[in-house]
Formats: sequence, structure tokens, C-alpha cells
Amino acid sequence: MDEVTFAVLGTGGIGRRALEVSQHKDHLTPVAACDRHGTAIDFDGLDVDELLAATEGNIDNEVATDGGERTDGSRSSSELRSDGGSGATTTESGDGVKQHGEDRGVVASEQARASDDPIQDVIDHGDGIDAVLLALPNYEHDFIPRVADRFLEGGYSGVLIDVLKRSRVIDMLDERSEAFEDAGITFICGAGATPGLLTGAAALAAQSFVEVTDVDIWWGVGLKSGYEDNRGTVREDIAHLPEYDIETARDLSDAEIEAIIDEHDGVIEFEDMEHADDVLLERAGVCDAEDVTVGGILDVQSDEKPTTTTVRVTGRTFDGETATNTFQLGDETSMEANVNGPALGYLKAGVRRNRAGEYGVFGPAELMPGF
Ligand SMILES: NC(=O)c1ccc[n+]([C@@H]2O[C@H](COP(=O)([O-])OP(=O)(O)OC[C@H]3O[C@@H](n4cnc5c(N)ncnc54)[C@H](O)[C@@H]3O)[C@@H](O)[C@H]2O)c1
Repeated sequence: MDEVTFAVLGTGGIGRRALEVSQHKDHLTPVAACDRHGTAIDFDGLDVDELLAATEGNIDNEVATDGGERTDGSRSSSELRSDGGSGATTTESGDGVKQHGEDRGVVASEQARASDDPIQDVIDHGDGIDAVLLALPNYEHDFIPRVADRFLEGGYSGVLIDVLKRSRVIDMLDERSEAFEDAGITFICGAGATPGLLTGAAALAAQSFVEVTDVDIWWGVGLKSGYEDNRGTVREDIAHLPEYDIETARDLSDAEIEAIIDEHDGVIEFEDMEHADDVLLERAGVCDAEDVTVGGILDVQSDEKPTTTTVRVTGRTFDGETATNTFQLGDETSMEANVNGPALGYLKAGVRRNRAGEYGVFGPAELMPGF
């Protein structure tokens, strides 16, 4: 495969690790990275080690995206708080998270410069970027579709890939399918761990069957040492608890999040999550969305997984047997490894499609053997 240049939008918990993992994959050159505060662009290839060292302990994962409006037309209190919250002094908060004031986030790297519109900076350099990984938050369901619209408006043609989780966002991207096709964009959606790696595994496990009756995805994540870096993901997971939704979780203060974690003794169990594995398996023809269930356990007090991540695919074979094919992840694999390895692997698969002239919206199951 020829060299692939790529950009990462969002250098939070996931985006930083995507840059790191890319150093271990063939043919990938990171040429741009941005967060809400600034942009680093270098077509000779970013110095990932410098960028990671500069942003260590200095990650921007505040509750803000682009200041988009809520459904009631107002802006959230946390957005208002975070917009004005970049103090100029270096402080160390009680829980040990360093914040470097105006240099918070990617602008702490000497390769980056502050920007009022970092995503536009990347769009403006889109001609030299084969693929863009959207490691952005999902606090507003339409944020990633809106970012995609901006790439369309900016005349981008290449690969866009996200690691979003929510089922309903896939439909919003599908509505843009024709526009992506006209623009020459190959959009890979839901390509992290779940959805992503586990969706692809389910599609592969389904190949033994002529009819799939159930797909059961059960994940375990131990996040003690990664907790500080992955507060964005933890907040989004809390939105899946029955008492919360994406709006209420977005408005929780950090102290309220800590209180929820304490109430659960650091171990939170999730059932019937709205994870896009369901619609992604349906659109690949594997099974109906309603036959897919996703749940899991998050432990922020231990790095050991509280349960083994398992995908069970039950179906009927052509010769009349009923069976369950099971796929498990090694307990030692971290969330960061299971999101970013697959995301970059799917990114490369997307670039192959794009170079072959295949445009539109694809999910991880569609990049596996057909059903
Ligand atoms: N599919 C999976 O398996 C999986 C697993 C974990 C996380 N995720 C998803 O990955 C996403 C990222 O998670 P995270 O933990 O890295 O979040 P995070 O909050 O740590 O990071 C988000 C980043 O986006 C940046 N950002 C926000 N608005 C921006 C804007 N307008 N312009 C430029 N940058 C902007 C922030 O500055 C920050 O750097 C989340 O949506 C999460 O749900 C998916």
C-alpha cells in the first residue's frame, strides 16, 4: 500500500493514542492534529513523541464541542463555563491533573498554533490528507454529521472515519450518503472497539450461519491508569445509565461524575446500551438491529478488566444445526489498544476503497466478508 497521510480531529483520550498507535502501523503518516484550542500541521509528518510529551497531563476533554445549540436553543452551563475557563496560570488540581492555562491541549506542543477554528484549518489543508479520523466527543448527536458537512462544503475528497457509539448517528450519516458519493468521500462510521472491532468480529462469526438469531456483545474495561485521560468517554458512558441521557450527562460537573462513580464503588454496569453495533450489523445484512444487545462493565479503580469482552453470535447453519460462535478479547488488551488499532486498520481499509473509487457510507461489518 502507498503511504497514507492522515489527520486526527480531537487530541483527547482517544486521539492522542491514535497518534501513538499509528507509529506502530505501516504506511501511516500523521500530518495534522487538532483539538478545540489549536492545530498542528506538518506534511513531513508530525513529531508524535514531542506532541504526546507536550500534551501529557494536559489534555483538553472539557464538555464542549463547537458551541452548537442544544435542542432548546440555549447553550449548556458547562459549555459556557468551559469557554471562559482557560486560566492563564499553570495549576495542578487536587486530583493531579495538570492544566497549563492558555497552553492547555494541543497548543502545548511546539508544532501547534492556537486557532479560532481548528477544524477549518484541517479542511483548508485537505488536499494533502488522505484520511481524517474524527476522535471527537458525541455530546450532541449531530456534531459528527455537522463536521462531515463542513468537509463536504470545503470540497474535501478522501476518507472520513469516526469511532462514534450511538446508533442514531448512523442514520444521520446515511442521509448524507449521496453527497459523500458526489464528493468522492468514503465515510467509515463506528470504527472503534464497540462499535468497530466487535461489530466486525460479529460479522465474521456470522459467516458459519445462514440465519443469525442473536448477537450478544459484552465488554469489560479496566481504566484505573487511563481514567484521567478518558474522562470524556466515562462521561459519555454515564449517559447510558437509565437515570441519565446525553443532555443530563453533559451538564454534570466533574464532582457529580465522581459522586456517581463513588455510588457504584468505582464499578459501573451497563445494560441495553444504544451502541451502533445493532444498526451496523443490520445494514450489512447480518441480522435485525433488534437481535443485537450490548452491555458491559466499566471499572475505574482497577486496570484489570472486570469481565472478559465477549461477542456471542447465535445462528442456524445451512445443515440445520443451531450454534453459538464466540469471540473473546484477551483480558490484557486495553481500551486504547482495542479502539485505536481497529480505527487505524479500518482507516487503511477506507483508503483502499477510496482509491478504488468506492464512495459513500460504510460500517465496520461491511468491510468484512459479506453475509
Ligand atoms: N467506539 C468505541 O469503542 C469508543 C471507545 C471509546 C471512546 N469512543 C468515542 O471517542 C470519542 C472521543 O473520546 P475521548 O475520550 O477522546 O474524548 P475527549 O473528551 O478526551 O476528547 C475530545 C477531543 O475533541 C476535541 N474537540 C471538541 N470539540 C472540538 C472542536 N469543535 N474542534 C476541534 N476539536 C474539538 C477536544 O478538544 C478534545 O481534544 C467519544 O465520542 C467517545 O464516545 C469510542
